[in-house]
Amino acid sequence: MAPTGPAVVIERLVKRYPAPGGGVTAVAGIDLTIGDGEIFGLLGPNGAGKTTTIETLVGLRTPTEGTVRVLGFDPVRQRDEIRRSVAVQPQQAAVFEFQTVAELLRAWASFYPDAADPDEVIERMGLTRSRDVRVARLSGGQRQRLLVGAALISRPGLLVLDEPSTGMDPNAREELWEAIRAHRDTGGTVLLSTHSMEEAEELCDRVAILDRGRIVACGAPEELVREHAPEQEVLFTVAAGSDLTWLEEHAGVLETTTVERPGGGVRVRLRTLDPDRVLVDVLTGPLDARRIQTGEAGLEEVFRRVTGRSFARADVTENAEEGA
Ligand SMILES: Nc1ncnc2c1ncn2[C@@H]1O[C@H](COP(=O)(O)OP(=O)(O)OP(=O)(O)O)[C@@H](O)[C@H]1O
Repeated sequence: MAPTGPAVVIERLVKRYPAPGGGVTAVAGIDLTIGDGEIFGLLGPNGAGKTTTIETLVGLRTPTEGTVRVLGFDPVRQRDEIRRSVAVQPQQAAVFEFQTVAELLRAWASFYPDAADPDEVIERMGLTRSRDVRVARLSGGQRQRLLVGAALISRPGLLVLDEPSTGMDPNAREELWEAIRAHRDTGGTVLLSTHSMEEAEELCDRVAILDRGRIVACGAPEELVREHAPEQEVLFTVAAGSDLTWLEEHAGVLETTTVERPGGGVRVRLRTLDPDRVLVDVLTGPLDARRIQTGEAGLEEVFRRVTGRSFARADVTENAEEGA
C-alpha cells in the first residue's frame, strides 16, 4: 500500500510502564518524522526505549501520551491496516525447514493478492545461488536474509527490523546490509533499531540517537559527526614514560588521552581541528611516535558529546529512574 505522506510521524510520544515504586518512563516525549524511501535507525544503548517505540509503532503498545501515525494509520485504532501494510521481520519459527528458498517464498506469496515476485525478492536478498537449497541447510546469514525477504513478499509500505544483525559475523552482516540497501533502492522504507554504532554509520540514511527515552540527536550520521564532533583524531604509540606535556600544551590539540598497552608503550589519542599541523609536529617533535593513524570521530563520540557518557556504559540501570 503506497503511503500518502511520511512513513512515520511521532508527536510528543510518552510511554510509561507500571512498576513497583511508581513506574518506568520508557519513552519520555519524542517527536520524529521518517520519510518515505529511507533506511532510518533508532540507535541507543540497552534500555533507551527503542523496542518500546517500535512496539508502539506496530500497535503492540498504546501510547501513554502523544500520537503516532504509520503510513497515515493510527496503530491502535487501525490495527488491520497496520498489519496489512507494515512488515515486521518474522521470527525463525515461522519458516518450514524442509522447503527450499524458492518454495517458501512462493508459498508465502500465495497468501497475498498483490504479492511481490518471489524471484525478484530472491535476487534482491542475494539468495539467487541458494534458491533451491532447503531452509534447514542455509547459513545463519542466509536464513536472516530469507526472513527479511519473506517480510517483503507482501510489498509492505514499511519494513521494521528489531536489531537485525545481532549475533551475525561481519560477512553475514555486510550481506544483510547489502540486501536492506537493495530494498531501499527500489523505493522501500526501513525502520530498524540497533545498538551497533557501525550498523548505524554504515547502513542508515538517518538515525535518531535515543538515550533514557529521549532523542538526543537526529540526522544523517555524517551530519551528526560534523555537527557534534568535527575534530579529527590522531593516534600513535610512544615509549612508556615519554613526556607528553608539550602535546597537552600544543595550540592545535584539543584533548589528549592515553592508554597503556599490554605489550609496553602508550597509545596516545589526540583530538584536533588541524590534523596536518599536529601530524607534522608529532613527526618532527621529541617523541619517537610509531603506528601513526588519523581518522574522523564517529557516532560513538557524538553520543559522548550529547550525553556526557560513553555509549558502552550507558545501560538500562541508569535509565530506570523516575516514577510514573
Ligand atoms: N513491559 C515492561 N514493563 C516494565 N518496564 C519495561 C517493559 N518493557 C520495557 N521496560 C523498561 O523500559 C525501558 C526501555 O526499554 P526498551 O526495551 O524499550 O529499551 P531498548 O532501547 O529497546 O533496550 P534493548 O536494546 O535492551 O532492547 C527500560 O528501562 C525497560 O526496563
